Amino acid sequence: MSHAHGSPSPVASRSGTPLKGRIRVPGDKSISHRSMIFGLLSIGETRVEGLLEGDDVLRTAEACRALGATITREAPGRWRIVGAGIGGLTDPKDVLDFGNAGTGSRLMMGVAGSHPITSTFDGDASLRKRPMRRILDPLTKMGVTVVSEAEGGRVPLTLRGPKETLPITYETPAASAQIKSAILLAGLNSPGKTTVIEREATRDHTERMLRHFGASVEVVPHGADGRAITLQGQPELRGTDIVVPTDPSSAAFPLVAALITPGSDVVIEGVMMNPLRTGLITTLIEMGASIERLNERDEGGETVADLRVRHSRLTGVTVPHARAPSMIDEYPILAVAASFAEGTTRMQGLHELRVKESDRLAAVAAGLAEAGVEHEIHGDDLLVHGSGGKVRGGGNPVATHLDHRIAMAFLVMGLATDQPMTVDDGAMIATSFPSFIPLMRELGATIQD
Ligand SMILES: O=C(O)C1=C[C@@H](OP(=O)(O)O)[C@@H](O)[C@H](O)C1
Ligand SMILES: C=C(OP(=O)(O)O)C(=O)O
Repeated sequence: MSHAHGSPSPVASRSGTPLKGRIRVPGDKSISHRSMIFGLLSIGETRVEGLLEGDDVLRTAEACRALGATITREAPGRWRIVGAGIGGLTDPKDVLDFGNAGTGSRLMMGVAGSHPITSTFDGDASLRKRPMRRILDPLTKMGVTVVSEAEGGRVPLTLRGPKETLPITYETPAASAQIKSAILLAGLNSPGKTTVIEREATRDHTERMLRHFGASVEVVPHGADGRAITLQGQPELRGTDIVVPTDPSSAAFPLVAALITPGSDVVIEGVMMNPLRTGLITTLIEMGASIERLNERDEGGETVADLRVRHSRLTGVTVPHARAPSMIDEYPILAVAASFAEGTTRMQGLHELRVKESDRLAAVAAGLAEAGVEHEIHGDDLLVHGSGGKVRGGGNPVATHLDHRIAMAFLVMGLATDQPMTVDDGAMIATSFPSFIPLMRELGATIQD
């Protein structure tokens, strides 16, 4: 099992000088995982620039190697993948260990499960708690055999792919890009058309990259907020070049840090502005945040912008459930911003937060309690009663439950609280944002590990 890291490594942050300067956060995690996967499924060479070299993505790279890709790191962020091609995957010799990564494991279940090979998936204590039924159900309909699984449809689990994978039409039971992507990736090795219907549109990186690699994908609106995505199976994907734009979910941390730390003025360069990822920015602007989108341009097929962020007086707002897919990973850091706002921020319909790396609703509430922030959980809603700028902080170390976003969110909080904040373990930050601490220090933050 991965991440059997010996003793936890606590990290602390405290308030100090205003945050100033320009930084660029690493490449997007979703696109980095998919770069490896599409590289594996292509014929020929794929060259990636700006890959996120976080632990989650490196695990996906290892899995792609085990299934037949040749992968080399040529320079920091620059990787070369020679694919095995759709239909060309080989039996992995060992267990595929995805560490902490929901995305890597679930997408690769679609990839490996749709091939006539046997593959075993495992991960760390966090991944072992996360629901995989949502992937196994549609894959079973496509003819995949679940040879074994841990209780409740969890990893470790073993899949055996059919001789011929069946195309299906499937409506996802939750707004989840991981479910959508697993089915579409399985549909690549299936004759005919695979259709995924989602009632609420989720991040569309898989659809965009399918097209970029030469597949034929049709996307039509479905209902008020949804989409139906149809993929023509068994295309020949051709290796190509990818420039990975920077990750808005990582940018969220320095962004909120600048908003809550008095006197701050920061530029975060080249942040991906895909509208299915910018719900946090929409929300913060509604709250009164000073966020300027400068120098908008295209990078790697996505619109990116430099974000100039200044310390702001924030006001509580209601965040509708419909916005959740476009900011699903940003609720922990939004709760931190809301703690410093004037009045109540109500975040509606957060049930999916309960099945992330940790139960993020519970973990956020526990962290807020340590910091002395008034809050309530009503059903699936989180209410944060902001103090209008002053937050006590202190308390016991926040329990991170192997969750990188809980760790980073409460370290950001500590940059503006009266008393320092400590998180019980910073190790998981390396899964998505390995340079978090040095980049925050570059802006002037006091973070001690
Ligand atoms: O497809 C992806 O790359 C992701 C989808 C989201 O998960 P769900 O599909 O479970 O909502 C998100 O939380 C995760 O960080 C990345
Ligand atoms: C939910 C996340 O990732 P994953 O599902 O890939 O573990 C995340 O990065 O916040």
